[in-house]
Formats: sequence, C-alpha cells, structure tokens
Amino acid sequence: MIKINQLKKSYPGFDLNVSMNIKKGLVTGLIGKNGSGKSTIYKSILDLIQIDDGSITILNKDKDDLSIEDKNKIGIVLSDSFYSSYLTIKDLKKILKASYLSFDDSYFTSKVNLYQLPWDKQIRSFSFGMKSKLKIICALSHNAQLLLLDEPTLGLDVIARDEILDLLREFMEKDENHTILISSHISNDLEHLCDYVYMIDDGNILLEEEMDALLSCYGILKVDNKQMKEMDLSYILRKKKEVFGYTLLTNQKQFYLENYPDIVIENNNIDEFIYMMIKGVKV
Ligand SMILES: Nc1ncnc2c1ncn2[C@@H]1O[C@H](COP(=O)(O)OP(=O)(O)OP(=O)(O)O)[C@@H](O)[C@H]1O
Repeated sequence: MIKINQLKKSYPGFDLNVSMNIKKGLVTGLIGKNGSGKSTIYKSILDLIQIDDGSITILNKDKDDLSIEDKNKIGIVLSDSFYSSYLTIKDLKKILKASYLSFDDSYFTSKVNLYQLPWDKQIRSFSFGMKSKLKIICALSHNAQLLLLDEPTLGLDVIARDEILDLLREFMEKDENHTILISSHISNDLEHLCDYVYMIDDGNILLEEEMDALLSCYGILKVDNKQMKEMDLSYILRKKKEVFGYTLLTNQKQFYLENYPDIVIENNNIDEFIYMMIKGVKV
C-alpha cells in the first residue's frame, strides 16, 4: 500500500533515514519516543515537506502522481493540524461534503451523535478528547481505504483511547483491503491493534517485526555474570550491564526457556524491548 525507499530528511541535529513497507490489509504501527521522526515520516508521505532523497509510493503510484480520486482514498489524522477551530461540526460537515467525492453523511452524523459531540459549538471549545474523536470521525467518513494516523490517541484518557481504537477496529473489519499506518509513543495502544510494527529512534528504524512474533518470541532475560559467561548468546539482540549481571533481549525466548531453565525470563512488554533496543549494546 505504501513503500518508502531510503527516505532521507535532515534538520539541524536530526537525520531521518528509513525504508518501510506498509502492507495492504494490515495495521502497521510506528513506535518511537518524542522527536524520533514519526511526524516527519507522515509529512513526507503526504508531501507536506520536501524530502532530501528517496522515493515513496502510495497505492502503487509515486506520491507526486496521486489523483484527486486517489487522495480521497486516504484518511488522515495529523497530530498538529486540523480544520479551523472557529468552525462548528455543522460547518465542517459542509466542507467535508464539498471536499470528498465519497463523503458518507450518515456515517459522519451517526458517529458525531454516538460520541455526543455538539453540532453548533466552535471546535475551539471542545476538550482534547472531543477534538481527537472528531479528527478520527472525519478521517473515517469518506470511505478511505488507507488511514494515516499520527498519534491519534495522544493525551487521551483510557476510555477515550479505547473508543478511538474501537473505531479503528471497526474500520479494519469492514473490508479486508483496509490499511492503517498508526504512530504512538504508547506501545500499549498498538499492542492490541497492530499486525506489524516498526520501532524508530533518532531517525532510524531499530526493529521491524510482526506483532505476534514480538509478543511470543521476544523476551527479557536477567542473568548473573557466571550465567552470562556460560550461555549461548546466538539469539541475544542486545545486552545491558546491571549491578546483578546483565539484562538481555532475545528474539528466541523459547530457546532460552528450554535450554536454561534457571534463567529468569521476565513477563515483559514492548516498552522494555524498545528500551533495550535503544539503551542496550549489540551482542
Ligand atoms: N520544521 C522543522 N525544523 C527543524 N527541525 C524540525 C522540524 N520538524 C521536525 N524537526 C525535528 O526533527 C526531529 C523529529 O521530529 P518529529 O516531529 O518527526 O518527531 P516525532 O517522533 O513525531 O515526535 P513527537 O512524538 O514529539 O511528535 C525533531 O528533532 C524535531 O525537532
């Protein structure tokens, strides 16, 4: 659905250099801490900034060759932009109707009513959560095939986050070709939604993996110095020195469970994997 080949973009003190393949029918997550380059990737895909090098194809076309019909197939949520905050939802609906050939009035109306968003108040008076829901509803209301969502759950409480994730699941269930690229620095959000994940740090992809493999095959091991000396490190991706010995990241948890029953393998989460990929040393 989207192929990013050797995309390069530099700002003073920051160099982005990534290749990604966003597959049709899947939810792909982009996880990275603040300033890691997530928004720069979205802006590059959407042609909002000039890239320094590389190529990006969307819907099998170069990003510069997309037609109006192609653009209609893309739903967008950007973290730092939206329609004018002086508009009401009533105004917004008129704009969306005029902008998108395939605007789905009844979907838009039903979701605005479901989330009890006021039709006649200016958007600037909305809470953060209300604005976030409205952004997603807009992105979903013109029968898009592809959703590009940059931090759509940023700053939301757990309930509002779940409501947004539900809307996204509903979108994926509607059509097997539906595709999402979603970024977040809260890996918990992505854990339950994504099929595939890219971890980015300081402008580079640190790790890409199927979510199932990440959850079932990756693990964090805690070993003392003696265990470290004696063990097979073939499947260790990163090590980090600790007071007690070492913390290790593996992508073959089962191997260590079977061969080293004495080693502690912690119940872990994706945040710890990211932490180890960033702070750990390659083995
Ligand atoms: N227009 C710009 N001019 C100069 N530097 C920029 C510009 N836009 C982004 N940067 C820098 O590029 C780096 C990556 O920024 P980017 O917004 O892509 O990160 P991010 O992962 O989306 O972060 P966040 O989660 O905080 O939104 C940062 O160091 C940022 O300061």
